[in-house]
Amino acid sequence: MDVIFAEATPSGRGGVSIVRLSGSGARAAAEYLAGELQYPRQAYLRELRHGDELLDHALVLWFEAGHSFTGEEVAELHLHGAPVIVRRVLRFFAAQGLRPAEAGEFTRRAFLNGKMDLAEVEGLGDLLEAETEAQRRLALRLAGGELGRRTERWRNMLIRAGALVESSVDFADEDVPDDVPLEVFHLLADLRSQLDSEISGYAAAERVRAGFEVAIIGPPNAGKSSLINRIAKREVALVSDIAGTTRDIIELRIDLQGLAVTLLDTAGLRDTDDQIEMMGVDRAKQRAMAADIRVHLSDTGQKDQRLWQEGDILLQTKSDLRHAEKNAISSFTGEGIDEFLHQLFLNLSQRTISAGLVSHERQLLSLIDAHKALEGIEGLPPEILAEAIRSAASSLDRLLGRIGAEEYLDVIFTSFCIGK
Ligand SMILES: Nc1nc2c(ncn2[C@@H]2O[C@H](COP(=O)(O)OP(=O)(O)OP(=O)(O)O)[C@@H](O)[C@H]2O)c(=O)[nH]1
Ligand SMILES: [K+]
Ligand SMILES: [Mg+2]
Repeated sequence: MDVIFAEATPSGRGGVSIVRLSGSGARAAAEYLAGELQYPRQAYLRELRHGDELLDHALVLWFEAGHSFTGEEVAELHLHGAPVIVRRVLRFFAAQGLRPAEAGEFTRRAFLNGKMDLAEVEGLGDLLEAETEAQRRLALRLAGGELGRRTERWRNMLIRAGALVESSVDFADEDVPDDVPLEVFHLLADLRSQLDSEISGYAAAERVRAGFEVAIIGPPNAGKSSLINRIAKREVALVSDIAGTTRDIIELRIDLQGLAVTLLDTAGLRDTDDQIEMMGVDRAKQRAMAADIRVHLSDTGQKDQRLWQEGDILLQTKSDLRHAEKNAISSFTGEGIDEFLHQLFLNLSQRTISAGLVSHERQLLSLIDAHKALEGIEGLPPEILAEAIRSAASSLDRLLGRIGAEEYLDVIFTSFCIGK
């Protein structure tokens, strides 16, 4: 493939900026500026010269095809972290007829060259976007190939089952029905239950990856927006003593002891003739129902019965004004807020216990397909059973992107940045 190049570090001033090239000829392109670079994976401190012009002093290295991130010949120039230098070097490579890389193109090449499976690519994307510890840990497991290794074990079980089925077919005697060895059904039942537990761990893992949603709800003037502002330590929402101040849903993304959480400030719930406020109330109810947890806020500590769900949190507000026993907060003094956030953390982390590794819908759908193919197989004739096993195997191939990946590639890679 042609040689692509891009700045691999974020653009801007820094200690070091790295320009990366990939494709057959990457080494020669780097050598044109840096002089001969005899050994791969060895750093050379060189002057980068184009004719008489000195471009920079840089650390330069290259990797052979097959031993690089992309699987192709790769060269890296570690430049001084100055945008003018990077621009000059990029301009030089463009003038040599090399092509600027598209978003995610290095990773795309790594995938196409078999250096990564599609679940690893998704994990890498998650890693780049991770904001919290829990997200980082999950993304690292995916990016490190854990799902791929697990899937490989499942595939091997299918291969073994398939071979046993094949060997049970007696082609010589077409009239006698063939017996499928019992081991096949044990194997497949075992596999089904492993797929089951991975599938049931999806919901929690998906929440860890994408973040939980927590809706703050309650009557007007309960102090919902004041609470959000207190947690944010800035004015994200308008606060006033006028009932019905908040209309739109205001989102605040926080890192709750490692969990990604979006807090939703919502319109105060009441019947009203004001059309705009009513739209806000409807929206508040909808988002509240869909949220992972609702925090019911009021002056009196009462919950909203219609929206209450198991695991919700009840809070009495304005504890600075009146005495309250427990679960009380004051957005003025800060009383009770840390306790509330800790309770919220405990409620949410309880839900992450069942989290598996599969955390993208695409991955889940492949697993469900594989599982479906293996349902109700007891007593099937060997030919049909063999077909079910093949179908399950191809669902697992799909999970890793060995087949059917085309429709996903553009979506996945365009979310990556240029240089990745
Ligand atoms: N004393 C006291 N007053 C508070 C506290 N929290 C909010 N308030 C006051 O209560 C009034 C309403 O606060 P908001 O935060 O706007 O209440 P809200 O629930 O967002 O109201 P809507 O958006 O209209 O539904 C304001 O005058 C706040 O200053 C508190 O902890 N203590
Ligand atoms: K208000
Ligand atoms: Mg409000």
